[in-house]
Amino acid sequence: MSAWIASKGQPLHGRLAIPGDKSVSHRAIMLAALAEGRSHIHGFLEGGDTRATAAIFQQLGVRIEAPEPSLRIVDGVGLHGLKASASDLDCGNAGTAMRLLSGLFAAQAFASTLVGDESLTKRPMRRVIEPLRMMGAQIEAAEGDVPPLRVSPASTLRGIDYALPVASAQVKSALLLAGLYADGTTRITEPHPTRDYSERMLQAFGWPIRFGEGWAEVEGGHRLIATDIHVPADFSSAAFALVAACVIPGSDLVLQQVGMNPRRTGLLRVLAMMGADIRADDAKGNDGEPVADLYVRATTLRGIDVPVDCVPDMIDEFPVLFIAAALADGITRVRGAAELRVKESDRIAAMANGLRALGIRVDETPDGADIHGGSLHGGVIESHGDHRIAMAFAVAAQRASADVEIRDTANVATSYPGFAASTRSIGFDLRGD
Ligand SMILES: O=C(O)C1=C[C@@H](OP(=O)(O)O)[C@@H](O)[C@H](O)C1
Ligand SMILES: C=C(OP(=O)(O)O)C(=O)O
Repeated sequence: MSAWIASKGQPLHGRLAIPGDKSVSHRAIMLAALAEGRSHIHGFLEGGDTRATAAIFQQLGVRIEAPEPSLRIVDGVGLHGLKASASDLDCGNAGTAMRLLSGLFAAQAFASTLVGDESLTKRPMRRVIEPLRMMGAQIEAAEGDVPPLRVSPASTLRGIDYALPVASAQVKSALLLAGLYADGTTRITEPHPTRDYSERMLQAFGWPIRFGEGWAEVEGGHRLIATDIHVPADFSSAAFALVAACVIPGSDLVLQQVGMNPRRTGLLRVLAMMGADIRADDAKGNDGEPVADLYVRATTLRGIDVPVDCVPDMIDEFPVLFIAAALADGITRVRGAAELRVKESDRIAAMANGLRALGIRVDETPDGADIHGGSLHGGVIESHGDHRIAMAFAVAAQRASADVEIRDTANVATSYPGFAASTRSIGFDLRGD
């Protein structure tokens, strides 16, 4: 089992380029595969999750070439051009792949079985199954509403008007993809707006979608037309070096051209409240997605009550926010974040246990935690195969008084291939791949 040993590194300096956005890369493959014509995807994330999505479409007869790293050329087969596969479709570790594809495959004329790894096989799928069944989909999950998902052809799908019970871009996107094939209108409203990449990308591929803050609406019966996509750098991946540069004294770091979609950058608002020194510059619109260079300098952070309405905008950044909180003065309180318990691991428990192992007091609640700022000693961390837990503790180790062993790190490559080497290049002490 792969592991890292990490400890106090250097102040961070330099300019860091971050790999492509995972959410955008998944969606780019899906829509390019269903479009008519040839699409180029530039800046594609070479991660395990997004490669799993690409491999599934290849298995269903879509030609996808990778002439160079981070480029995919996709020959779309049109909305009705996918071909059945007798083998299972393996989503690996990717909740995004499994949930979005459940919506898409519910609308196909062939049956499919979606499987995942040990972590994905524990994740809740009722949230997509229930509304998709309301649309007429035929989906069966294993006991407990977990994968594998067996999706059978439905005679017809019909549009529904659905209010999401939890803020989830994955559920919204699954329903929109099913809605492309449904009779009538599929309308989704959200309790809090979530990332709108599916909506923006459907528009880029020519689908007449209507959407705004917290709602989206599609009708079936149109076509997707091939286009070229430029994937921005993943804010969630940038978050690790961002927090590291905030908390390692003497750091002065630039993160280059990071995706700045406001539905992703809640961490910037929260770090600003904690006293961080982060400046965005050279902002551009990159094919409709805002990007900017982030200039970060170390400061002393103070504990805050994280506003509950920031939670969906930073849902994947909580592991590293817990590290910022552990190194801040005072107590940081997180609430309204129960979703963290059903990610690749129970991220509240994994972070609380890991921080305790390094000497920090954490009081867990069902939907969050109180993190008491302090100082970190060495110890052993179980990442539970969760990429974001492993990377968060690599950041923590840079402020620990002795070695931190971080176990089970292989899944870091699902979202951030090359994390160890690229963070070493800016000053991390991190031994292992
Ligand atoms: O739609 C997406 O690409 C994602 C949505 C979020 O999940 P939820 O929809 O479960 O909140 C996020 O945690 C995940 O990493 C990616
Ligand atoms: C939750 C995540 O991804 P997914 O749901 O796609 O597994 C994540 O990347 O933090």
